[in-house]
Amino acid sequence: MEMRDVTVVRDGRIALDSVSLTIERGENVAILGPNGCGKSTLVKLIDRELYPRADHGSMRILGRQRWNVTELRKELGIVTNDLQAQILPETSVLDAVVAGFQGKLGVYYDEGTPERLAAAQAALVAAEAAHLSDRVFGALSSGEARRVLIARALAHDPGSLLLDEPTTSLDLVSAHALLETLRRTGKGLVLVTHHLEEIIPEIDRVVLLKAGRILADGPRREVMTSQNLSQLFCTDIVLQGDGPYSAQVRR
Ligand SMILES: Nc1ncnc2c1ncn2[C@@H]1O[C@H](COP(=O)(O)OP(=O)(O)OP(=O)(O)O)[C@@H](O)[C@H]1O
Repeated sequence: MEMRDVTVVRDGRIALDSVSLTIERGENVAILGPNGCGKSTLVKLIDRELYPRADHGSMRILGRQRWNVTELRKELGIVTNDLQAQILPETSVLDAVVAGFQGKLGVYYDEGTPERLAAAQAALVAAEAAHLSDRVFGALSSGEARRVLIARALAHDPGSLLLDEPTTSLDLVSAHALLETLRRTGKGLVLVTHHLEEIIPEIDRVVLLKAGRILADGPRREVMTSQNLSQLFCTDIVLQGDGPYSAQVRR
């Protein structure tokens, strides 16, 4: 993914401001920033729910300026809160995972081939959600639903996973278990988050996003400093750990 000077305007306000960012296939990178800094806007841009301003800058994904979301989803497994909300509650878990092969939500027609059903079952095992395969999606807890979405993202064996705040609404133990699952997938991880504890040691590179602009971009250990985090969150922050991280806010 290559963005050069990309600007996105939402409702008359600049949500991403001349952002230049290149992410290579298979790279493990976290995009970290406070509420409202433009993280979800970036995910929606990649997923073609939003478009950049056409009058300047350029964006290429999979080597192309115009990409097809279905093709993109073959390369990239996407997990977002929006996706979780879009799956119809009465959809069976297995259907929700199989539907991921075509980037569809909940309803599948001829794509439930034996191969795809087997791949969906294997992905449910990898995401530690095999026991949920007979349930309906709307009856799952947040943690269970998140695991099913990870299975959905893994089923078609993409090169990388794009995850928007994957542990949101999960309790401490479920969040930890989910991050362990992600570590084991061996996929490239593009993690978009404001949770420091989601920045696991596998993440090699961190991009700090502040008010729609890139504040810092580089190797995790160089970027994840108390000084940078204090600047990012406009508060005196003492960073602890070496991935995953925690932080103390000094008052
Ligand atoms: N539907 C919308 N219409 C107009 N502006 C929006 C919309 N959604 C977000 N914005 C604005 O775009 C900017 C970036 O928002 P975005 O949702 O990308 O931030 P974020 O970093 O994902 O925040 P959070 O961590 O709170 O999810 C913010 O100024 C926000 O108010």
